[in-house]
Amino acid sequence: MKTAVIVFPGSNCDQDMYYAIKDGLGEEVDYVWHAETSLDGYDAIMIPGGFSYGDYLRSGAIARFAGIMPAVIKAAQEGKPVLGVCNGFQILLEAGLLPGAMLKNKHLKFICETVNLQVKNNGTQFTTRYNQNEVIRIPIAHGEGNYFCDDATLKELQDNNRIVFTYSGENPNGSRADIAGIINAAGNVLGMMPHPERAADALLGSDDGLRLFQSILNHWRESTHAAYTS
Ligand SMILES: NC(=O)CC[C@H](N)C(=O)O
Repeated sequence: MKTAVIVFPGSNCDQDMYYAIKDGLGEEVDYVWHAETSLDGYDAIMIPGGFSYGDYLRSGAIARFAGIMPAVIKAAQEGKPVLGVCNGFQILLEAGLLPGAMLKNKHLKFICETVNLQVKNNGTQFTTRYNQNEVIRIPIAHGEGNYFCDDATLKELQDNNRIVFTYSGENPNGSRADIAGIINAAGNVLGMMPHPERAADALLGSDDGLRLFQSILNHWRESTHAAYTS
């Protein structure tokens, strides 16, 4: 599986993401600069956390106009896995690949801590290595993680099992329905505020995040194997 990690001016979790794939999975991975225009040849696209363009206007609001974004949208439409973590999730929202918007955290403070997350849907290609309703430990680090959507969108997310992760116990940022991560209707674009790449090795305090990357790889192997044998 060949993965692209998109790098914007201000990204700061790109190296963590790169090493989760390179060392955690042992798979091929490249950094792709935001000014590039093609993602041909990549099997998976990851948009890492950080402060793209300094979070000016709103987090992700400028990044969504970057040269690489039409290629990200094309990859999503082609059904490739697209993962947006933290600022990556914010960019996916601004780009319209996922519904809703981010507000400032309820206490208006940047929060950096490890939280309990509940896996609400282990049937996605990103979560098969988890048990349904399993509680995992993953770090968060954000100022704008208070996910908001209108009632109709929330119902649509709930009715179609598109809420993949929720905060378990205390909700740190005030997000609607405790949402920490959602997936698109097609099931190949996941946005999440917590950082699985920062929990990809037990030495970091938790390796609960590694199983997310393993799930993606597993799904890719199964789908490419199916393509060879059909
Ligand atoms: N770690 C990150 O990706 C930071 C996210 C974002 N820019 C915020 O503070 O809300």
